Amino acid sequence: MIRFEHVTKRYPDGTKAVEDLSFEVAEGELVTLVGPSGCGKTTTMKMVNRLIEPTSGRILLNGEDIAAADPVELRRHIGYVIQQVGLFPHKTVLENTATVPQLIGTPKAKARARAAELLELVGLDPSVYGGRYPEQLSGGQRQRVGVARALAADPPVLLMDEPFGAVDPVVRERLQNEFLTLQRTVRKTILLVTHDLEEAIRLGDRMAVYGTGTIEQFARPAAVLGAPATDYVASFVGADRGLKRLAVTRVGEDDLTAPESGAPAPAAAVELGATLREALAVLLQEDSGRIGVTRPGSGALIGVLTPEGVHRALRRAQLQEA
Ligand SMILES: Nc1ncnc2c1ncn2[C@@H]1O[C@H](COP(=O)(O)OP(=O)(O)OP(=O)(O)O)[C@@H](O)[C@H]1O
Repeated sequence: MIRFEHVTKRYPDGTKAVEDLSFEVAEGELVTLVGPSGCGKTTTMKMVNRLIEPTSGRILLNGEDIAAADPVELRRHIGYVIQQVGLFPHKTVLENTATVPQLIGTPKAKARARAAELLELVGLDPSVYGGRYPEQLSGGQRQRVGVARALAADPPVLLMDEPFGAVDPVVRERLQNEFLTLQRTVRKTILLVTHDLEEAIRLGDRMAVYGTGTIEQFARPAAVLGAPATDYVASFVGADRGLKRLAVTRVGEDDLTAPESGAPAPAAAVELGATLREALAVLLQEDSGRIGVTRPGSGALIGVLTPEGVHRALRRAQLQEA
């Protein structure tokens, strides 16, 4: 879907922002770009919607070189969400969200109906928030409007630059989770820039870990944590790798023991597919040292998870990465 081929960007003052980048983002995939300040993440992203032109190399969108596309036309297919959101202060939330569809000629009533749907989708009741102005919202609510506005034109591709950067950690985690749920429905192809490793791990189907101007590793988060490609990546992901691995490994049926017949059902449970971190958080509160694991949807008990099961799951994840 998005393909970088040997892309280098040198700014006029001689700064080499990125050098010889080659990678591909599949359709419907969310790739996070993570690395320290100044490593070239934003430059990479802005080359996709031609806010910045590469010095050499090519970027293909659906197999076509974007250098040949009309930039305005190109940007209609690429949503863009930035940290400061950039909502129009004199327009209401509903008007802000309907901006792009109206620009591309969708009749006003239809654009507004679609905007209301999208506000609902990002968790803002349009009857409550639609008529408000941006200054009457919290930072987290403004960011949701930014996401709704970017989705309004239904672009196949979304570029997101620190989209959850301006809010405190608790709201941030909630927004991230809501965003992941939303992404499961809308399945956009997304490049998301962050300097927050946790965010890159939590959100990315795959992640690109930047050194200075180059990608040191491009892989699934579990692989980056389990098998860092270079010493740089190892030190970037840090010594608490085991903990982070909990956040990306999911409880599987093989990790469970059968419920003992006659024993009372465990008092607490998580769904199959929960992360080990979620499971462990529940497990640590259970004096019995065991929790149930249920089938998503039906809620039927499948088995029991104990600390040994968590250990088994971690070992399994480690072996798969090796
Ligand atoms: N217009 C410009 N002219 C010259 N150098 C620039 C320009 N824009 C960015 N740079 C430099 O290019 C490098 C990469 O910048 P970029 O903004 O892509 O980094 P980043 O990884 O997004 O950083 P941050 O996380 O701080 O936003 C930096 O050294 C930066 O100073």
